Amino acid sequence: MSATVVGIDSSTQSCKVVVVDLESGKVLSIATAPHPDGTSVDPHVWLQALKTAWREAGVPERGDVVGVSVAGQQHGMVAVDVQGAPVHDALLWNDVRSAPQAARMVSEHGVDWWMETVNMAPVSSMTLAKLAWLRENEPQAAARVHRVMLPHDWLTLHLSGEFVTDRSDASGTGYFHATDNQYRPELLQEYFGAVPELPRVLAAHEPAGTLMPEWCGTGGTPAVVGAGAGDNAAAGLGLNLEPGEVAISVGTSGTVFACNAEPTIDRSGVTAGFADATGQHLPLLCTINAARVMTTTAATLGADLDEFTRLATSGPSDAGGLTMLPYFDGERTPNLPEATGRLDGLTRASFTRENLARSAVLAVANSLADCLDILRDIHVDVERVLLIGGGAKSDALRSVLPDTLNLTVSVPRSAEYVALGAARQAAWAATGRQPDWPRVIDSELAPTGDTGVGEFRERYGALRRRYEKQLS
Ligand SMILES: Nc1ncnc2c1ncn2[C@@H]1O[C@H](COP(=O)(O)OP(=O)(O)O)[C@@H](O)[C@H]1O
Ligand SMILES: O=C(CO)[C@@H](O)[C@H](O)COP(=O)(O)O
Repeated sequence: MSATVVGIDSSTQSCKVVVVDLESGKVLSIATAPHPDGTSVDPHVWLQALKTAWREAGVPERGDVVGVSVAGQQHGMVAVDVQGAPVHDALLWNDVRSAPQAARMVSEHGVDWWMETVNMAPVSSMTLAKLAWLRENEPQAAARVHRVMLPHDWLTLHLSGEFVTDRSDASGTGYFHATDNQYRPELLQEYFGAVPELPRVLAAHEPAGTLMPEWCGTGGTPAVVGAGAGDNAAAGLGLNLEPGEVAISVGTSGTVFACNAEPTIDRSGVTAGFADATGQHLPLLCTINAARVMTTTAATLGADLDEFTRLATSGPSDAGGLTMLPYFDGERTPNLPEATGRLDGLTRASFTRENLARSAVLAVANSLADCLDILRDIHVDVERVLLIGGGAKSDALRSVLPDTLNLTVSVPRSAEYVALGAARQAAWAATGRQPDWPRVIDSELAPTGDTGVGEFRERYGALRRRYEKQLS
């Protein structure tokens, strides 16, 4: 008899549900439901989107689902009262209003102390900074907080009734250390003034419980619900990322990360020492501006994504002297929450649709290349890069990334790797062993020696340094 598992990716822009054949790893159905724009959201909206995608993927009609796991956008602050109702909209990872609180944390204790204590230096994304913001700005709501959890924990709770999390997502809160796998409640006491109830941290393959009746389909035993994971850790699991491999994900965020047995400590505090979804470690750099730099520029040009790609690949390869910094929504790497985008080198000759499109694509590629350089600087082994996420579909990005990184870029078969990682975890939780699903690489893109891309990289670095100096 067939058996299937369900993987869920509740990410910034949408909820994706995939139904996967347990034996072969083949995707049998997939559905997506959108999330609203904005950097704060009522968590019930994620639940509604999950219900829609769950239904559209045909899960309720199946009697063969043995496991379900949820992966979700990291860091989002879901703070609920004793009744389980959110006291405030969840502040998302890309909401920079908590930047002053994060900056204060760093100035009070210093980067070294934070790296020792939680292996990351606070930035506005971290849940701890968001809780500090809530305490200072919405004290009445803060006083009602009974439990704090992350987006994926909120959905796991509604699927299974269990208040649990996993190492990978806990490690992004700013009050958990992925080396001893312990919470640091004293940080909550110091910066939130109280220690709310926190979800129990499960091991990667440990079941949270079983699916509650309202989610079950017709017949069969209720599926096992896995611990879930942060979305980047789930993508690592979905890719079966190995040492020497670095994933670059181009979604709402741009992320650059590796999976290693030993934790990596970046004394500069720029790289976050997250946990992965297998019991190992996930050193990660994250930018706030990735795919949407390209889609926003396309919309400004009145171009659809095909036309945008044509524009970005038909002008001079260095974007004709135009240089863009992509900080449209503030930035996290580099840590410039107040930043805005920059466009430099405008002349009557350079200001063309082609150059504008190309400078946007090159800006995204360069911000990712800067992250990769930081990983290399802290001696993470970078032998191979795997490109994933919605923005990885961009032929324009694919065409400039190898020369920007000066490295061959492997493009895995187009798939929802976060949701697939969740499905892989669900299979692991349900059967006790990781499934043996194949990973298919569709193309290997080698650098071409394009000097224009190299020229843009130099101009980008100079412009970034000037702007960083201006803001400091
Ligand atoms: N061909 C493309 N070129 C550029 N961006 C793209 C392309 N296809 C999809 N995207 C963008 O990718 C993003 C979605 O990627 P995804 O990884 O699902 O994001 P998230 O996980 O943050 O919700 C959207 O902004 C979408 O417009
Ligand atoms: O904050 C981070 C990683 O630290 C982001 O990567 C979020 O986890 C959101 O991811 P996407 O929705 O862009 O995939």
